[in-house]
Amino acid sequence: MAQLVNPDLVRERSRASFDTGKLTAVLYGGPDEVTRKRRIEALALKDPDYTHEDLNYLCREDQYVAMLKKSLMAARKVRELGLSERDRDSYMDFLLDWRAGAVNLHRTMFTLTLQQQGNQEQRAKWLKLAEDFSILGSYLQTEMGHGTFLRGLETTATYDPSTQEFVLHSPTLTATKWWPGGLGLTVTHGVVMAQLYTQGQCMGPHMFILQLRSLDNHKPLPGIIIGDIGPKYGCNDGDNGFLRFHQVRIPRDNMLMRFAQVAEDGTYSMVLDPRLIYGTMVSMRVRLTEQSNFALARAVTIAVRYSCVRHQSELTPGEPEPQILEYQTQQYKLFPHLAAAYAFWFTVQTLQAHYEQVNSRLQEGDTSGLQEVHALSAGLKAFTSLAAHRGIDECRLACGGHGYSHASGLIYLLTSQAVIVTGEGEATVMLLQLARYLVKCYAKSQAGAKLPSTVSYLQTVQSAAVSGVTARDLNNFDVLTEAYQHRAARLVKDAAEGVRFKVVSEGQSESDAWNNSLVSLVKCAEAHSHFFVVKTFVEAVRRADVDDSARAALISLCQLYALHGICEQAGDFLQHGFLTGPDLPLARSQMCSLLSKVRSDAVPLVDAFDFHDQTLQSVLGRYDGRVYEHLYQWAKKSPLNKAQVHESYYRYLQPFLQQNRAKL
Ligand SMILES: CCC/C=C/C(=O)SCCNC(=O)CCNC(=O)[C@H](O)C(C)(C)COP(=O)([O-])OP(=O)([O-])OC[C@H]1O[C@@H](n2cnc3c(N)ncnc32)[C@H](O)[C@@H]1OP(=O)([O-])[O-]
Ligand SMILES: Cc1cc2nc3c(=O)[nH]c(=O)nc-3n(C[C@H](O)[C@H](O)[C@H](O)COP(=O)(O)OP(=O)(O)OC[C@H]3O[C@@H](n4cnc5c(N)ncnc54)[C@H](O)[C@@H]3O)c2cc1C
Repeated sequence: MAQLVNPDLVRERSRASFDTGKLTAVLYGGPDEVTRKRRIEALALKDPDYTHEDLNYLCREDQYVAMLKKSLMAARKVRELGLSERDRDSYMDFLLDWRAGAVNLHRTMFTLTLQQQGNQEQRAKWLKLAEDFSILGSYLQTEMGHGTFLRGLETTATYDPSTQEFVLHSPTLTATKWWPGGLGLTVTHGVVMAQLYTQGQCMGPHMFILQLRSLDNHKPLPGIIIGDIGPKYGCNDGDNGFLRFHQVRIPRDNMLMRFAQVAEDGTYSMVLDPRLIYGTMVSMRVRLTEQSNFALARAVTIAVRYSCVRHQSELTPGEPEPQILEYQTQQYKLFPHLAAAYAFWFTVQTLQAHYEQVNSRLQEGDTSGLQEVHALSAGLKAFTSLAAHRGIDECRLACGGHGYSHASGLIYLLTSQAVIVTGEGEATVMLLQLARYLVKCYAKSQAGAKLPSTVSYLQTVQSAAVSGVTARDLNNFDVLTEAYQHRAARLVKDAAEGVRFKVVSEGQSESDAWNNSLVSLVKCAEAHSHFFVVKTFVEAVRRADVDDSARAALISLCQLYALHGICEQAGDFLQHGFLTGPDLPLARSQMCSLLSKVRSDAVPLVDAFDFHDQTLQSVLGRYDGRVYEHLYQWAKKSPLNKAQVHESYYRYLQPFLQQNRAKL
């Protein structure tokens, strides 16, 4: 129904230089995958049984109830529809998004932990219950006093061989479990991270499963105190909770025993690698990298479409007001994030494939890829979540006043994205995990060892000569990749040697030297992640099964992503001599030429992400671009507009005004 679409967007789409559908197929892994995605999306979003309330107009309690109702209906429907596991996941994602809501932790971390950490019998017992939603669970790890430092957790699980039970206890206020999603009001069960004590010895954090609430009346079981932690920056439809244990006894086989076991007599044993106990977090970091990517792509879709519908000011005196996307500054604000959304899209695919590989080797008992995938996923979760958070806020600002309204959908995206920066490993801490790995790999390469594929470039660091390229070459993919590789290698080398220097030449302890190098360590981890993204994007564009016009659009985006990073981090590229001062203005002007290239395809490029309006939840980003009439309708829905004169007038305003007038 082209006549119903805003004419600006019709024009934008009609002059697309490539077939949008074909690019969508590249992004989703082929036309069949697009069909699958749209089929599940339609099942979820076009079902009239769901009411899809606008949560913005509900108080927190009603938001929780609305999401709970929807989540439970979705849980029932996925069973009735008989969807495959993968389709079930997509169905729930489309309906519930994934960040908050009462059952999201259940279907992600709780179920994942049972799958990964439970032995065969435990999986047979608990997984079926969880997958059928016969029980609802949360992931209880963070405490009031510790989230990052897991070895500092205070909750104890002490084995009592006389009854063959573990006793769970919160010995201090700061041991109170704090934050777990769904815990406040919803879940019946939880997987709990607690310090395991057996035969008088602390064996460190381990995972236990237990029932938290009665299955008859939902009251907390004896010895358990639970509540909601109160309103938050975002995710207020979710019931993040707190929990305290008072000497709660659970059977021995409630310890998840796939990797570590406590025998009846209390003897502790461990198979494979103790770090596998942190496995759920690695899976989730991979998943959250994807969510950051979706969030950024959604924000850019909203801002680009709106920037084509919105007209403001004058470009040429006397001429009609231009679309705000005509302003170079608007392009400069938005297109690097559009390019980043594409870059991250391919990065996620590569990361997922890498993770799958390591995981399937793990099933065979081979843990050799564990460190690499932990470092990579921790670094990319941090790098992409920070970039997406910044990008979403810039999209919001780029929408002017209307960006500040909840109608934009951008505030929801921003506050939800902030969770990913902090949750599942705070961003700085995760970058430092990657840095720890890079520094170790650098030392190994200096000793002549062969390095895993994602870090093998560190072997060339000593010989990485200055290429002497000029900015003219900076549209060349090989040069761009080399530039980022060179920067990452040098920054890893600087950071690693900086730590060493502080120890050897300045006599600092290892831990002081580490702490006094944190800024350069974080920088080297960011540079490594940035290199990984650029390299992956370049490889994906080269490999993409598309015609010349779509490839040309992808090439421009890829060049823009890499050049924008070079201009933003120019100091690094200059410091190590990859660029010289006079190259910079040329690099900037090349980047600006790319902005105008991307301009002509901006709307088709965001359309190719194929987000449903219901997913965008944005008046500004609607596919039909009919922003103003829907903005007006949206405002009219405000409960404050229910009556022409609000009842507060009679209670407060009228007497106040009458009193003041009487004084005149
Ligand atoms: C978003 C909405 C929902 C949110 C939910 C949540 O937030 S849920 C809550 C989410 N909460 C969080 O995300 C909490 C974040 N905190 C943590 O994950 C950990 O406490 C830590 C990694 C920061 C430090 O841990 P630590 O003090 O034990 O470690 P260390 O630094 O001394 O290094 C020791 C060795 O272990 C290695 N290694 C570490 N992790 C892994 C792994 N997963 N796999 C494999 N390996 C791993 C590391 O590389 C090192 O190897 P090396 O060099 O010796 O060969
Ligand atoms: C919305 C939301 C949902 C959550 N859901 C869950 C859940 O379901 N289950 C659960 O168990 N947890 C959950 N969490 C908790 C979350 O995992 C933690 O908040 C997160 O891991 C960060 O830990 P922290 O709060 O201890 O931060 P802190 O570690 O206290 O961070 C504070 C500051 O200290 C710095 N810092 C800390 N350690 C270091 C270091 N070693 N080096 C340098 N700097 C450091 C950080 O960089 C940061 O700037 C949730 C959190 C949020 C916000």
